[in-house]
Amino acid sequence: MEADKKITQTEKTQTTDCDLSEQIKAATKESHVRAENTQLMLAYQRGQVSLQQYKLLLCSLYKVYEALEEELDRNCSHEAVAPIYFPQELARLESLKKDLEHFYGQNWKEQLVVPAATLRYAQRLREIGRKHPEYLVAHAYTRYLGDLSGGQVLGRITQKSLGLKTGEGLAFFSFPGVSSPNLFKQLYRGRMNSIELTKEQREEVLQEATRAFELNIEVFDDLQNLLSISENNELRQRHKTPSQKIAEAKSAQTLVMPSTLASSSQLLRMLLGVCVALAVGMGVYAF
Ligand code: HEM
Repeated sequence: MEADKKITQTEKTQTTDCDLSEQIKAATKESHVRAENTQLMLAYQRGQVSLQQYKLLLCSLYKVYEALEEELDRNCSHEAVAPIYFPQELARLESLKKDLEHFYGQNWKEQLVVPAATLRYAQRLREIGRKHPEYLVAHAYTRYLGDLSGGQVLGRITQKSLGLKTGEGLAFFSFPGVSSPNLFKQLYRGRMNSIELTKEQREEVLQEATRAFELNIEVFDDLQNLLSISENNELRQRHKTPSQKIAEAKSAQTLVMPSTLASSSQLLRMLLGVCVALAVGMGVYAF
């Protein structure tokens, strides 16, 4: 049964300012703007996402969802996790595996490129899964509600900019178990609001949500740096003149020359020694 169908029958979906879903949205409003304005997300909004950008993003998303979904699974009966546990509707790991296989082939796992910020994000998820499962709601909200909101637009942009056929390498953006993202988001907010938290815990969850956005921003920035480095190297290589290439090849030879030079000078010295010895010998002989 699809979760968004259940909503019309049984669940409270009206929210108030004191609800967690409203507080979390307000608390992360500024971070959302900052996330939208990262170079990577701006490239998306301009419709200029490259294949390299998308492939690298998929690698990082894989690591993040692997940690997030393992921790949600492990804590699925925890009282602060159970209400927002929707593996059938939301889980992204299998979709990401499909997309990675599409772009990298069967041995995609060996080709994953993941910047340090992604590892830090995954590490944080595992840490809170162990120590504070109630914070997982902040991370699940940040990723899944984002995927069901702006993420849907990002999917269409990816398809258009990369000229992909429907569904080809785009499984990440597709939620077959959610027929109406808006209805589902309402259900999800209602479930978030049903979680019982002390005042202190609620404050910490709000802080964790800001941290979740921050971790995402750091991943986007790291990915962009990685891309700039590889693009710069590529550009430098592409824009070299033939004479620069010859000079580079020569300097590469020079690098191995010192040892050759050393051995030839030794040879010279030996030859000189033999000549001197011969000359002296001949001199002695002449006398
Ligand atoms: C190009 C970048 C992005 C665009 C254009 C975008 C756009 C949007 C839009 C239009 C909404 C719906 C707002 C509403 O219903 O009131 C939304 C919601 C949301 N976005 Fe984004 N977004 C972007 C990036 C991100 C990122 C990077 C994250 C987090 C990693 C994120 C997380 C969220 C969340 C959690 C919500 C749900 C807010 C709520 O209803 O409580 N978004 N986004």
